Amino acid sequence: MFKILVSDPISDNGLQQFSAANDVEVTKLTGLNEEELIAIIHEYDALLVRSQTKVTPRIMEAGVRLKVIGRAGVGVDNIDLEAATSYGIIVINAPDGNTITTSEHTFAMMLSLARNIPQAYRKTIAGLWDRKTFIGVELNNKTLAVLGLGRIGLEVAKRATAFGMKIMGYDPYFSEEQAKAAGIQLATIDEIVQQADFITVHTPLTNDTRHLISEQQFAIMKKGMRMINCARGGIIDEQALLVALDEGIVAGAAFDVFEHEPPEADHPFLKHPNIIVTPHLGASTLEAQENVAIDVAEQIIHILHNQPFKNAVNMPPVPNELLSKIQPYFTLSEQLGKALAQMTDGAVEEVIIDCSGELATINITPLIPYVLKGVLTHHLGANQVNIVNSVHLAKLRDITVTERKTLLTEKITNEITIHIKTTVEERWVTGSILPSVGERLVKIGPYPVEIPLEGDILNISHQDKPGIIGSVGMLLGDNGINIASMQVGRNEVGGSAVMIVKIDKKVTAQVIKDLTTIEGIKRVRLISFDQ
Ligand SMILES: NC(=O)c1ccc[n+]([C@@H]2O[C@H](COP(=O)([O-])OP(=O)(O)OC[C@H]3O[C@@H](n4cnc5c(N)ncnc54)[C@H](O)[C@@H]3O)[C@@H](O)[C@H]2O)c1
Ligand SMILES: O=C(O)CC[C@@H](O)C(=O)O
Repeated sequence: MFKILVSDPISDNGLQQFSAANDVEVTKLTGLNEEELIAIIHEYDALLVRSQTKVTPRIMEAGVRLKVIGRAGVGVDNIDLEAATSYGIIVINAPDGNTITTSEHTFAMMLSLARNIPQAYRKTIAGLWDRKTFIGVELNNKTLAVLGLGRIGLEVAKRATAFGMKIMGYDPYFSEEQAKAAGIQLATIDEIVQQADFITVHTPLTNDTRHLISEQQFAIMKKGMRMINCARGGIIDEQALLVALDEGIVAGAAFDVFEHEPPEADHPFLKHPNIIVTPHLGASTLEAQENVAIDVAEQIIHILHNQPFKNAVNMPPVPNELLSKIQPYFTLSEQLGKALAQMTDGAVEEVIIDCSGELATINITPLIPYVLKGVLTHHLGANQVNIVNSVHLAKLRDITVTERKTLLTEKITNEITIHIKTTVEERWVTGSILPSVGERLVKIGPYPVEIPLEGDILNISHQDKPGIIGSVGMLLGDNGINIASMQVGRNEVGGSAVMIVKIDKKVTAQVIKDLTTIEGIKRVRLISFDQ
C-alpha cells in the first residue's frame, strides 16, 4: 500500500483520482509546521502540496520512503529542488491547469486598476456616493507590456488584443516569429518602460528576474503608467515601486503576490490608496484547483507504479515524440549498466553510451539517467540511486558520460553498447530488443551472446581448451546449482573465450572462488539483474 500525505488544501475532486488506484492510501493533514512534518514524513511515499508547505531539506532527509513531491500548481519555489534531486525525490508540478485562471485574474486586476473598482467599492459601501474621485482610464489603444511570454503571459496578451490594446513583450527565450504570430512587438526592458501604459509580469522568480523592475527602470518610465504582478513577489522591487508611486511616476499598481507572504500587517502596500492587492489568488478558481489536483494526482500514481510520467521539475523534460521512440530502451539501458558495473574492477571514471540503428538518429540523452542508475546501483545500493539523482551522483564522483552514435548506413540494428572505463580497465556490453523475445544482452565485449537481462548469470573468462565447460558444470552441480542455459563465445580456437552460465540459484562467494581455481579460468563474475 502506498501512503500519500496531502499537506495543503487540495481540491477533493482532484484527490478522487487516488481512489481509482486500489493500493493508495491518502491522509490529509494541513497546516503542519516543519517539525510536525519531520515527525511523520517517514511513513509516506508521496507528498502533495500547494504553496503553503515549505518542503525543506530536513523534511526530505526524514522522508526515507518519499519518492515524489507533487505541487498542485506551477511555481515550485516552496520546494528545495536541489535537495530533492540529491535525495532522489522526483518533484512534479501541474503547469497547465491554472494558466487560464491566472490570466483572467491578471485581467481582473488590470480592469480594477484602470477603473479604481476596489477603492470605489470601499467608499460606496461606507455610504459615500463619490463620482468625482474615481475617474479611470480605458484599456483601448493603450500599450500593454508583458514581461515573460510563457503560458500565462501569452493568454494575457490574447485577452489584451481583444480589448484593443497594443502589446509589447519581453522574453529572452521567445523568437521574433513566435512574437509576430501572436501579434506582439518584442522590445528591450528599457524600450518597454519608456512606452508602456500597463506592465504585467509573468516570469518565474529567478536571479535574473529578481527586481527586473527597479529604481533604474522607474527612472525612465512613462509617467502615469500602471503595473500588475500576478506572478511572483520580488520581480517588481516593492520599495522602489512605493517611491515611484509617491513621485507620481506610477499611477497605480495591482499585486497578487509579495516578496514575503503573507505580508506583515504594516506592509505599506496594504494601506496605499493607489495599490490594490489580493492574497495570492491567481490560481484560486474551482476549475483551476480541480485541474491541477487531477494532473498532479495522476502523475503521482504513475510514479508510484513505475509508469512513465510527465512534468518532472528536477529532471530534463523529454518531448512526447522522442519519448515514444526512446522509452522502450530505458530498462535495457539500466540493465546493461548494471551488468557492466558487476563485471568491472576499479573506480568508474567514464561511461560511454554508443547507439546504432534508428537510435543513432535521435537524441539519446534521456538514456543517461537509466545507464547511470544501473552502473551506480551496484556500488551504492538500490535504495540510494534512482533516475532523478543518478546524474547528480555521477557528477559528485567525477564520472564523465560520453554519447556516441554509429550511423544508420553502417549498422541497421538498434543496439546500445555501454563502455565503462575505470581506474584499472575498460569493458563493454551490448544490448538490443530482439523481435518476439524482447530485451537481450547480445554481446559481452566482442563475444556475441543472447541472454535475457534477468535473474543471475555467471560471466566466466577463460582460455578456449577442452574440459573447462565440463569442470564448471560439475562444480556447480556439486554445489546444488542448476544451470538453466549456457553460451560460449571465443575469438579464435584456443584463444580467449567467454562462458555465460544462467543459473537458477544464487552462488556463494566460495563457489566463485572455487570456479577461479579451475585451470584455464581467468576470471569469474556473478551478475545479478534483480539487485
Ligand atoms: N498568482 C498565482 O497564483 C500564480 C498562478 C500560476 C502561476 N503563477 C506564476 O506565474 C508565472 C508564470 O507562469 P507560467 O505558467 O506562465 O510560466 P511559464 O514557464 O510558462 O512562463 C514563464 C516565462 O518567463 C520567461 N522568462 C524567464 N526568465 C525571464 C527573464 N529573465 N525575462 C523575461 N522573461 C523570462 C520564460 O522564457 C517563460 O516564457 C510563474 O512565476 C508562476 O509561478 C502565479
Ligand atoms: O497554489 C496556489 O494557489 C498558488 C498557485 C501559483 O502561485 C502557482 O505557481 O501555480
